[in-house]
Amino acid sequence: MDIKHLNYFLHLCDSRNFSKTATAVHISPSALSRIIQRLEDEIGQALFIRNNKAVTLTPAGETLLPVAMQIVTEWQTIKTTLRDDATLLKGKLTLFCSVTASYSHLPDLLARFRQQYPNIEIQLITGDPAQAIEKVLDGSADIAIAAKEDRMATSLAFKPIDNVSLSVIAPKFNPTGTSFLGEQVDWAHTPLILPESGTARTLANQWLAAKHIRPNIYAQISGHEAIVSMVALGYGIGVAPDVVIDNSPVKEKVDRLKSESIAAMELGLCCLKNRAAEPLLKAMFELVG
Ligand SMILES: CC(=O)[C@](C)(O)C(=O)O
Repeated sequence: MDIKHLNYFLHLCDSRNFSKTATAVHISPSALSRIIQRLEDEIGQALFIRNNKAVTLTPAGETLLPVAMQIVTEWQTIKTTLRDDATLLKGKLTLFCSVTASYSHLPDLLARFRQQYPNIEIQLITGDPAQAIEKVLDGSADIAIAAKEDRMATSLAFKPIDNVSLSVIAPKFNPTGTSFLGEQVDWAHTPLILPESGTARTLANQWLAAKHIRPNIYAQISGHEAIVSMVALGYGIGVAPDVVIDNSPVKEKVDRLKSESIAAMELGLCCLKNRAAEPLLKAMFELVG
């Protein structure tokens, strides 16, 4: 049984005419006839007596009529109430994410969120994603787009939204003339530009350890965007998330070292577990996954 079909039934009780009802609900008379037939099959009794053009209700139809009316009315009421609840949800959510995440992952999330909850105000703070979890823990952000850490604090709730791969990048143009793209990179003498901290740094460290490289670190950068800029300027080889490289205005000036592979990180929404049931946070979490 479909609520829509009950509505057709109610219309037909009123019009007593298959063609009139079919026209009114924008279906063909034969489709309407099949729908009513299916209702009758489900109930196990005829609902209408079809005599020539006249349609009259059977006793079973008469019994169903007030019940159908009640079901349809209650369904309408509950739908409106629930929709109003969602629209009425108001307040402010402080969301922390990287500048890149604000291009790459936030638009889709916020577009859906705004449509469903137009009265919730979002205060956006952008910065180094390595700080995202700390911002949630110290309460300066209600929610963050963060990379999952190996050992997340047990007080945190995390819901994955994407897997973010990382690449090793070298400048296409290198003002010092040294080639970073030779057959064999001389890692001990190659300046490296790495994320200062966070999951991307952990993964970069694991990559270096696996290769037994004792890194010659030129710069440790807070936030991933500037890593691509520094590499593009020729200061060294860097490690950055692919989504950051792809969104960088200087992406044409760097090359990925295809021979190097670094484990991906899991990007997700993060908030304090003991706040996850708060209506605004719950509303945001329910949008993903
Ligand atoms: C971790 C994160 O937020 C991103 C999108 O991957 C990034 O900015 O590096």
